Amino acid sequence: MIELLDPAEMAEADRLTIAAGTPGIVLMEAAGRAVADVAARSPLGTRIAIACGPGNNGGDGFVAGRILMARGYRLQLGLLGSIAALKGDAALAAAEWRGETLPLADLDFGGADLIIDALFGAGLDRPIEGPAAAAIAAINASKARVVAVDLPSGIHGGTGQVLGVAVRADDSVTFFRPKPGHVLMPGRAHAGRLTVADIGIRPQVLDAIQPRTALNRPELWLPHLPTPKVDGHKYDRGHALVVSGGMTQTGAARLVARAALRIGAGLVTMASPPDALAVHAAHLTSIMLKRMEGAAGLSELLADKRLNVVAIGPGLGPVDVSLPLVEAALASDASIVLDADGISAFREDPDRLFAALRKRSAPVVLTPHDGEFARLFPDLASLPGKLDRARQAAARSGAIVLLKGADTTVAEPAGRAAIADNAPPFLATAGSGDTLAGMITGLLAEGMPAFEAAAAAVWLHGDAGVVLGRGLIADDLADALPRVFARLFV
Ligand SMILES: NC(=O)C1=CN([C@@H]2O[C@H](COP(=O)(O)OP(=O)(O)OC[C@H]3O[C@@H](n4cnc5c(N)ncnc54)[C@H](OP(=O)(O)O)[C@@H]3O)[C@@H](O)[C@H]2O)[C@@H](O)CC1
Ligand SMILES: Nc1ncnc2c1ncn2[C@@H]1O[C@H](COP(=O)(O)OP(=O)(O)O)[C@@H](O)[C@H]1O
Ligand SMILES: [K+]
Repeated sequence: MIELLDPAEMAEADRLTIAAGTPGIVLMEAAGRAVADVAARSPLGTRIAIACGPGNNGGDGFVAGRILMARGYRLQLGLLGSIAALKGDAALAAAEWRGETLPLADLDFGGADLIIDALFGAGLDRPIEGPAAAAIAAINASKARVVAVDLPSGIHGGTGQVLGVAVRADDSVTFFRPKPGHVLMPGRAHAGRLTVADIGIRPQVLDAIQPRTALNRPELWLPHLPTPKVDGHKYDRGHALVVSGGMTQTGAARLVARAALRIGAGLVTMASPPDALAVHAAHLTSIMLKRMEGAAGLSELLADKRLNVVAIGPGLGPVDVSLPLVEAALASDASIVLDADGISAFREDPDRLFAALRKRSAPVVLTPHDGEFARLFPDLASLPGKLDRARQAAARSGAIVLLKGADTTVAEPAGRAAIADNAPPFLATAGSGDTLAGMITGLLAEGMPAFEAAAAAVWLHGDAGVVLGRGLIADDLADALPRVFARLFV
């Protein structure tokens, strides 16, 4: 598992390591050397400019400068503030620097081939202004390759937000573990290629820190991915019910159903309003079709306890149609994936949804995009950072909250969260979210725990996007799953 450490957690990793006997300057030496190694992928003769800030991020810059100078690079180093004002390890690192220290404003960014951005890292706590902002504008205007130390300066390590202005790096070299700010947008776009360097912090410090955020990678959920038993029966793999909207909007529900079946549900049944039965009958093959007369009809279907998960929301229709249907689903014992119109149905009264959620024991996965999220959690929508938004929404609602986008984040009420970085932008296409809802549904049907099911579906959906690449449409995504699984299990 790849844990993501926010600035407070990283500071604790640092503190525990120092307390266990490794001096801070030893960590800083290792950090600066790792930065120098990445910079030194550019050949000798490269003109390097190093911008150092007033804290330990700047200290790493001094170390990298010393090492690169010893390797024969031509370089200039500029400092924000004075050497005399440096403290602790940064002061020690600066004392070992034998070159000239220019005022930051005197650095010739335009004449550099490579810039090392050591202005601010984990200690950034307010918007950047004044000379540092001017330096960042000059870095971004230059044609040089930019290597950021820890984080691109201006990116908040915990949220990925830009505080004022931020460096656009080609490479970022971070230490011990990646930070949420490297994965969450826009931080990910600013960070470029990420190198995670071992600087001598022992993984055992994580036992004390207990990080709750991870990169969404298969190792997070693969141990929970259901595998059909040799002597298994289709009913062992669960039976999902997908609730369809009316005659003119049936496609979304079919995307959900197909994805649920492809990912592994043993059986999938489409619950269709009477007017849409003929449309579905003309399209469906391996998916079963049942007539559903309004909310009462849905409750009748759900009296069959073998239906262990309901997907409801995609193409469901306006609130007068959708709200009673969702309430009927919520009153059942089945697990629920609530998406799209099913979420928007509660825009006038989100507490009504939360009250219903509190009464349930089977899990609910909410899968909003930003717009739907703001309808349910208007006050949380403006929080900086998708991680906090998803986590607080999960805590409030008691549901697994999956907040979509390029950095889809899944959070559970108890606080665990996973951030994905594998989804290509080709996934931003009509119906793609419906397919994702179906993938979660299928994994829940198979009995996968809800947080892991949501995280797995996000990754598999993203990988289906990678497999298909440019030209993908949502109709293809479910059918790419066999190839996705083949890659996963090579
Ligand atoms: N943790 C570890 O294991 C290791 C960490 N290491 C390195 O340490 C880095 C963290 O160092 P850090 O804590 O000193 O913070 P850093 O990012 O240098 O910034 C703080 C300085 O910036 C200032 N400042 C802040 N915001 C500002 C603004 N908007 N505009 C202007 N000024 C602003 C702030 O000033 P003040 O708030 O005091 O006015 C303070 O002087 C980390 O990213 C990594 O590179 C490695 O050496 C190895 C091991
Ligand atoms: N820029 C992007 N990069 C990667 N994935 C994206 C991007 N934008 C959207 N997505 C993904 O595409 C899907 C879109 O879902 P949604 O907004 O519900 O669309 P729809 O309702 O058309 O299905 C989500 O899984 C989302 O995470
Ligand atoms: K930096």
